[in-house]
Amino acid sequence: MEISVETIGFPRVGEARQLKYALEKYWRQQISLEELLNTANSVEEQNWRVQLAAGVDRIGVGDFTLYDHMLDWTMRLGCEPSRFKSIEDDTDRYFAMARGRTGIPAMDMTKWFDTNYHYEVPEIDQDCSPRANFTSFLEEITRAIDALGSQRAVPIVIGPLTYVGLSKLKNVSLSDIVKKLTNVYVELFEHIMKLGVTEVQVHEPILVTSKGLGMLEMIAALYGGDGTRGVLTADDRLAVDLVTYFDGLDERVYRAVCGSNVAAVSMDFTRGDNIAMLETSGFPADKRLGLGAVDGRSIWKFHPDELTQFLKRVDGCFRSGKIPSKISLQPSCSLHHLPYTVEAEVSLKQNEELGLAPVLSFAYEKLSELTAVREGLSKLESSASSDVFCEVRESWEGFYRLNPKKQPVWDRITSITASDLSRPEQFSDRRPKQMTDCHILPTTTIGSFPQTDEIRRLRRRFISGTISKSDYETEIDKQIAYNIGVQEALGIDILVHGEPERTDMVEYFAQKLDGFAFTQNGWVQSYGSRCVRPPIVYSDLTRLHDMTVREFVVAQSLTHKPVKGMLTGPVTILNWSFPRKDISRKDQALQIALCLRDEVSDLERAGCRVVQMDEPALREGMPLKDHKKDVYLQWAVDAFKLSTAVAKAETSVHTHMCYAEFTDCLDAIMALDADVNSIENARSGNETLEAFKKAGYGKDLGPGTYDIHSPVVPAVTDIQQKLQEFLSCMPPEQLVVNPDCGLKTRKWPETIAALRNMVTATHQVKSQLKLEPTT
Ligand code: MET
Ligand SMILES: [Zn+2]
Repeated sequence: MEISVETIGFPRVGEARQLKYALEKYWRQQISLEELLNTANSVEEQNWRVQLAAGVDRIGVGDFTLYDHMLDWTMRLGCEPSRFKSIEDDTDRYFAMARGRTGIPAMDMTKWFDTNYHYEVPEIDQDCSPRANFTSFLEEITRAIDALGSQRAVPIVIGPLTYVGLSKLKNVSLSDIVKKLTNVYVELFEHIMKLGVTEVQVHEPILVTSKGLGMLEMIAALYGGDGTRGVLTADDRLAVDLVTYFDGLDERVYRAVCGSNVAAVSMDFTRGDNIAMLETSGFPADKRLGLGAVDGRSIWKFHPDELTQFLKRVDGCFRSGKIPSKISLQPSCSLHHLPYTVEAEVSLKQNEELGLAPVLSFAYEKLSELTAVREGLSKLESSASSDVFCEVRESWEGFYRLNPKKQPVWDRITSITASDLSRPEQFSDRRPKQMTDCHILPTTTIGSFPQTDEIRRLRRRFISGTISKSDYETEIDKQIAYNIGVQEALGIDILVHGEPERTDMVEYFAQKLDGFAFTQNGWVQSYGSRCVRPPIVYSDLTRLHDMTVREFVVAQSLTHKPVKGMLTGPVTILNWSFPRKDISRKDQALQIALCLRDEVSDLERAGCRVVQMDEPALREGMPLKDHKKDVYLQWAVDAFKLSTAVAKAETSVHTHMCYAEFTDCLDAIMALDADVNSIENARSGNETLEAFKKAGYGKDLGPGTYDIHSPVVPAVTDIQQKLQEFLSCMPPEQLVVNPDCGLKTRKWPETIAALRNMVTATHQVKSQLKLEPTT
């Protein structure tokens, strides 16, 4: 075997998040464009140096970005939406597309496949006339060649099928736009060849999704097959490596790429079942096989036994002539979904009782894994018997010794019955018993109130030990009192305590549960300059104490109106954490659900009449292939119900979802059996509502009445109009009035003004409906 090592993307915010800070300074006009670009280039060059030093034979380059790689391709391909055309300066236009400008709304952002990264969604209509705009990309590739050499630097190109497949298309067909774009790609490839480059990675992750099946003809047209050479593979001087990731390929798609004219096919062998495909169908002898064997989305080191088993299957394929001798070992996807390095985790490394650091593997460590796997595979080939993975094996043994299974948790999971998942009474029977003091069209908010600098300072002082717990709680309680006072004054009906004690809706709960660990520098880009630091599930999860009761009690003691008990749902906690890889996601969700179930009971005992279990991340955990969706949704719904069904019939259970397309999982949303669903809706028309109605949703709904992402205060008339629209879809008895999402990123003055308008608009609509006199 001729085994090389290759990467297909790297983190890009910098080890110390340099790019984030430089961007934010640039936006505040504190540094010049030149200074920003200097920082960006030095982060990128450091990335190259690290990969070079790790012995990577071919390094994917050109994936670096100032904000988002899809947005970069929108500019490179000349597909910018026309509303930005008036902004002449390239950089200004770029950031305007990402972040909007007065009077010019930003492009939409959505999840990059099933990851927690968000990309800028291209908008393509009939006026779109693609044209090449590759100057800065080619400069970047030239820098990479200077640093790495033209054989080692492999440009990463987002393929046309993926680019268009992820776009919002208006009055145009996917295949027409792909055709239009093809010439631009051909032009790009010519430029790339002129730089002396002999190979490109064309990333086409769309092919692993269910959409891939509809692209067979386009695969042949672009990459060859069915007797054609393929427009993008017609020139032999430039080899194309067709790269897919995030799942396995459907058999027909696999056949299409194998029958194509590309020089290499790279696949993800950590998800789906590509290895079985190799075993049954073989792989063309004239192509290099890209073996994405190192999980680019898992923060864990590989398990030696599992990996050996996999490598044996690869070796078996090789021995039986099913796969070619040219193999490239790679991460399963770009390493951009991982933090930079475990070396930066000083606390975790010092905490030897945890045994966690030795089994963690972030981007830098993945590079070492690639070399280890190469060694493992060559040893198998030469039938050497030595265990090359013994060091990793010992680390895992140490980890399991220090973190044994918590049997009672598993016993409890095994004894879950159907009745644990259903409320004591049906919605029609329980609804009349709930929120009896709330009149029609009740107003509420989603949970958080502005997180001021004082609160952040207070929290930092508490964490660093400068103030005592009781002083900290006193201050938090003052803030809760203020939040309640504001809501009372505004005349809101269902109150919240405002979440001043929470940094983040997942981290807060993770800190209260036993079994989560935290990194100091484990940042992962979420979008643009925003990074998240997901907690790590390292052990079975248990709840040691109640988590939210104290703050609820403080808030409820200050008002006669109902205060919502605010919880983050099990699926969201799981999806926004780094899960264990050796325990199913389902079981981890059920473990969290059991903890939340106990919390719901504790809240009820403390007098809580309304519980809100937020599940904004329910949709994003959905698999990429249609036939796998039901299994996921089934356990996701079960986990939610396990958390909430313990509530008494009198307790109103709310949920909240945002920033996702819900219409393809409406059955699951209805199956949650929540009494009220407060959904984000302000930026769309009535489509979501219509879809709920069409699906037969009969419970209460709180479609967002205004967009909380904008500091602009919505006018009373705007909200009124929204409410009227909602009322044209559903009866007033079913409608709850709320903003789109939590208010923690907003400032107080605009928050108060917006909520005041929301309440006023509600009163006016009520009086128009003759439901109640205006107060
Ligand atoms: C991303 S959903 C946020 C819900 C949470 N309760 C909040 O209000 O902040
Ligand atoms: Zn939300």
